[in-house]
Amino acid sequence: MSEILSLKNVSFRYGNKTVLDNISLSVKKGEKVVILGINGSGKSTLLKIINGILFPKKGEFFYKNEKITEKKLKNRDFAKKFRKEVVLLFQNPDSMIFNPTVYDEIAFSLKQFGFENIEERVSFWSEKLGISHLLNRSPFELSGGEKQKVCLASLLSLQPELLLLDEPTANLDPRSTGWLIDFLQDLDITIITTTHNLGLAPELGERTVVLSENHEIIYDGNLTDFIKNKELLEKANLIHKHRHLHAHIYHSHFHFHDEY
Ligand SMILES: Nc1ncnc2c1ncn2[C@@H]1O[C@H](COP(=O)(O)OP(=O)(O)OP(=O)(O)O)[C@@H](O)[C@H]1O
Repeated sequence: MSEILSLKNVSFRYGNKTVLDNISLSVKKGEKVVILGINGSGKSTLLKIINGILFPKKGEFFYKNEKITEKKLKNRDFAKKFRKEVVLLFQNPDSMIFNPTVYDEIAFSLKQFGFENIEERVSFWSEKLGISHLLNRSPFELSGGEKQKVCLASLLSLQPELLLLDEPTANLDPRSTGWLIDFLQDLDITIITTTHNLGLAPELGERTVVLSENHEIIYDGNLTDFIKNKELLEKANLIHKHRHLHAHIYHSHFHFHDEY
């Protein structure tokens, strides 16, 4: 498999606060990678760099062997190709919707990128995501999970090569979470998903990249092995000890932060 992207010694700061420290990562075409890390470890920032919204303060980001810089994305033709191929589902779907109807929402990016047969494409993707019945509704009135499906339909209708998902199950109930997991498994594209949910991670990909509280990669490899490594789990703060009352006696043991 050929490499689709790589980051070489990438660091990022907001002001003087470092949120990514010397990150090196290479992803092959077709891989499904899970980025695991607690709140504030830098997961969203990492996706925004890969999406060409933020740029490394140090180090380099390459997409298909091309170095991505602010200057390169000012080239309209290059930006159009890159923005069509690399798409990001934001953690908060509200920041992505702005059209009067769900139909317009999905059609908008298709028009922007010069696709033909827009009606057919909207119909195909809304059906695939189970939102055909919502096409005439205002996207602002929908539930969090419905909004997320609308955003996903408008991104996938572009037939991207790299799908970036920022905590995609945060708004979903268990049934929709299960649905999304199956749906993603059937998509034949490269997917990078962030989560802090250790219970969910194995469903989202076999390879996991773990960010520590210090914003460094502390693990990159097979998820099953990572989950068995208590020392690393503690280092990433993905398990914690807290007290429970069992039969009137307090005792403490390790827990995953959350399960689904
Ligand atoms: N625009 C910004 N300006 C200043 N600081 C920011 C900005 N965006 C994020 N941060 C800070 O950078 C750090 C990393 O944020 P980021 O959103 O990348 O983490 P995360 O791992 O995705 O967290 P979460 O799981 O809570 O979404 C956090 O401490 C956050 O407060």
